[in-house]
Amino acid sequence: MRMLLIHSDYLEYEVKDKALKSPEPISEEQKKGRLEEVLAVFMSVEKADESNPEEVVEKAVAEIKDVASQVKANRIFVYPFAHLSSELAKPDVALKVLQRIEERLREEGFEVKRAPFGYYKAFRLSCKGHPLAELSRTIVPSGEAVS
Ligand SMILES: NCC(=O)N[C@H]1[C@@H](O)[C@H](n2cnc3c(N)ncnc32)O[C@@H]1CO
Repeated sequence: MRMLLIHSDYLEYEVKDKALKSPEPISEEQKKGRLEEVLAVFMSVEKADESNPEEVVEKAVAEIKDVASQVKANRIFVYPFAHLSSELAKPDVALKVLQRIEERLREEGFEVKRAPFGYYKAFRLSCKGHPLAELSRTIVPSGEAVS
């Protein structure tokens, strides 16, 4: 899994079009979303993650918690983003991983939004620009090599 973490004044998105034949079903309300004072986490779930999705979920949650405590963010925006890797996991696996990360972050006490999966979306982001505002992390299940 590849993550790009951006500490932001806000992140807002608007769904534009389907990017998959069967994207995640969403309500009218989910077609737009915005969070202020948020740690935006753009995530590409990778093929290697398919060997142990649960381990990747726990490692991703641990990394996000670590960065959130360093930048003092208690809101997280989980953003599916298929552009951080050339070895993407299948959509059904990727969606389950991202849904589980969302669930686990809520269990850890964060306010969480997740952008819809399988769509082209317009988005606006205001990066805070401090030294820890732009970070990336790579997560692999044990036994897999980082490519
Ligand atoms: N910017 C717009 C976009 O990325 N759209 C992506 C994601 O929402 C989602 N998606 C599909 N596979 C994956 C994956 N392995 N990891 C994350 N998201 C995925 O499906 C869309 C088309 O690839």
